[in-house]
Amino acid sequence: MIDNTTWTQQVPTRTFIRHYSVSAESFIPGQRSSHTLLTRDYPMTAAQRRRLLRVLEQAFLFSSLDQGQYLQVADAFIQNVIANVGTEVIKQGDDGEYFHIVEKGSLDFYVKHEPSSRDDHSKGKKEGSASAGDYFGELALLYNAPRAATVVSAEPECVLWALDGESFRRIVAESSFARRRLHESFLESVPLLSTLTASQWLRVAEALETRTYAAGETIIRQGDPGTSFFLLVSGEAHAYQAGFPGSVMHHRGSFFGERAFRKNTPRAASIITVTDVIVVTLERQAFSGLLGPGEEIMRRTAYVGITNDEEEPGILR
Ligand SMILES: Nc1ncnc2c1ncn2[C@@H]1O[C@@H]2COP(=O)(O)O[C@H]2[C@H]1O
Repeated sequence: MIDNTTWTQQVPTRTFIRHYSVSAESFIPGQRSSHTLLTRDYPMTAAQRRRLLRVLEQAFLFSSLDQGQYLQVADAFIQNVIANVGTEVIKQGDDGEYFHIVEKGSLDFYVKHEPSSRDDHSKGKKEGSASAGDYFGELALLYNAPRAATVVSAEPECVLWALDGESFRRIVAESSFARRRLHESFLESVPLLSTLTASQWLRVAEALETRTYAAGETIIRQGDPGTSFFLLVSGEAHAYQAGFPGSVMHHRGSFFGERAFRKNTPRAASIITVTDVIVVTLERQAFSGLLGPGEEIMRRTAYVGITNDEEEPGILR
């Protein structure tokens, strides 16, 4: 059965907020903090708590926590059962309120790339899905950006655990481990970097910087000097090259800026955002200092997108 209501329509957010109280203890491993987690003043059965702890222990993001910290983090989560197929748990463009972990069932991600009118209710293109143990909803909370995708239940009786944005930010912002793990999980999905070793992952993840752009902004201008390389985390940007018709679309997981980054030449194309965009960037200095020459790493990769610039002038990726 298709149900077009949203999760927040079904369960008013305010109900949850009223049930939160502030916990007095720091939860960050090995660190005292003046910040505190919001804990739920909300009944959870022993069975629900056991299930949540099992999910948290498997969720890589929280894997540095000890048993006491798991219990504390668990108290901040709310269980949310999505009864029907087709329920919108997150809507693209909305503000971020909760981070979600899936205990059971599956949900699909839809992304609408072109800016649309108010009357356009389509969800866009399906770009992936989440099932037990996966998480979603981290981008808007981490980067204070609008929701980058619409997330819809694909099975009946999906069981989710939701953590309010403030508690999530406290866990992730204060834990370099959690932040690094988030970056790594994104990097693992990028074909360009698929040949890196585990220790190289870690070092790249630590060197990345995040930038956000509004729709219509220029990320790279053709002819400018450039020392940074970009990986697109969410949104869409188009590449244009003077003298060549058309444009090439960049979306989540694609990269650009590698030519000037590799060859120390001016930027060969302009990259302009179509929607709000989040990118992570790596500076040439950091990349070669970490991994040896960046050029070698990029050439070593059998990624189809790597073109030889000398052989194919004017080819945009
Ligand atoms: N292709 C995608 N682009 C953007 N977000 C995605 C994509 N696939 C999955 N997601 C997830 O969908 C979530 C929607 O809310 P957020 O933007 O907070 O965080 C997003 C990611 O966790």
